[in-house]
Amino acid sequence: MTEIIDGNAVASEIRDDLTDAIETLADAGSRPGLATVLMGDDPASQTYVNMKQRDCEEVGIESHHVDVDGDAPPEALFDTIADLNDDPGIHGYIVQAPVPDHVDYRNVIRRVDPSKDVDGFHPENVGRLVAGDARFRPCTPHGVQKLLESADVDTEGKDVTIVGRSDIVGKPLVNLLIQKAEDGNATVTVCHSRTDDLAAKTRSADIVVAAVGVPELIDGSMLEDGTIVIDVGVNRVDADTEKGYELVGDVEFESAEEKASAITPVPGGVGPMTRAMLLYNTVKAASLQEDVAVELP
Ligand SMILES: Nc1nc(=O)c2c([nH]1)NC[C@@H]1CN(c3ccc(C(=O)N[C@@H](CCC(=O)O)C(=O)O)cc3)C=[N+]21
Repeated sequence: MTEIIDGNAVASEIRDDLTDAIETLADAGSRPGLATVLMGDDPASQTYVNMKQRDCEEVGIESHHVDVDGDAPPEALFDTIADLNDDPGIHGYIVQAPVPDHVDYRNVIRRVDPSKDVDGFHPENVGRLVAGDARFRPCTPHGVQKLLESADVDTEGKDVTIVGRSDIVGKPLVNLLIQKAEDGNATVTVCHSRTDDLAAKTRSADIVVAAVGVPELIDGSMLEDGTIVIDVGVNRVDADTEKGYELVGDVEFESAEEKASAITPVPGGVGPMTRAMLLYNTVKAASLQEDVAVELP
């Protein structure tokens, strides 16, 4: 039987555990604060921002949101960032990607105070992660690690094929999985759009992580029996539904499920974990800034 890894359930457990840490902070007189910043009106981003606000309410994190006009000059966003850096009630914040074309996202990330960078995207935090001294693990890769742990998958000595080399998923996940650590010690192959014979790489893997943003790129014919499949893709594709779209992963679920020993669904797999690990980083940021020790899940 193929195990369907329930990201909603694992994320809910993590939120429960975080509630205890948040109580510890409250006893010491502080409440973690998270802000989201959205420049423009990307509809998917608006959905995520709303979900993040609901998550914060559930666990007792104070949530703030700042909208920046999509046509404003980059400086409008930089000013918002400077304000958030200066605000002691904001322990962490994220600038939702993508930003409009006239704004360089790298230039945005560099301005975020690294101690409030709960996405883990600032060059200082990227460097620390690569050096094996992470402050904030990027939320999606950290969520993938927690999902593997929840399914009792030991990564030590395993062959992992990651499909996708993005700065927010593929690259940090390689670095986490190759580390000398209980949730690392894997042998990792990274594939991308120029990879020759992708199917050979996915077939030789014990664990496949699909994070390319191409709907249903990976199908069952590309997998050996018993593979563990983690689908990071959350692609909106046009469909005859109430919303006019449906969410589809980077994996063709039906055919992959026949081969996999365990697989994450979309929705309800990695997505909720990304949000749970954002709360985790926010609690960690508050704990560091307020100098209050907490136990993290
Ligand atoms: N600075 C920044 N940080 C991010 O972490 C970031 C970002 N920008 N830009 C966009 C991507 C994407 N992302 C998702 C988060 C939650 C779900 C999620 O909760 N998905 C639900 C369903 C969502 C729905 O119903 O639309 C699920 O898969 O079950 C998906 C995708 C965070 N991202």
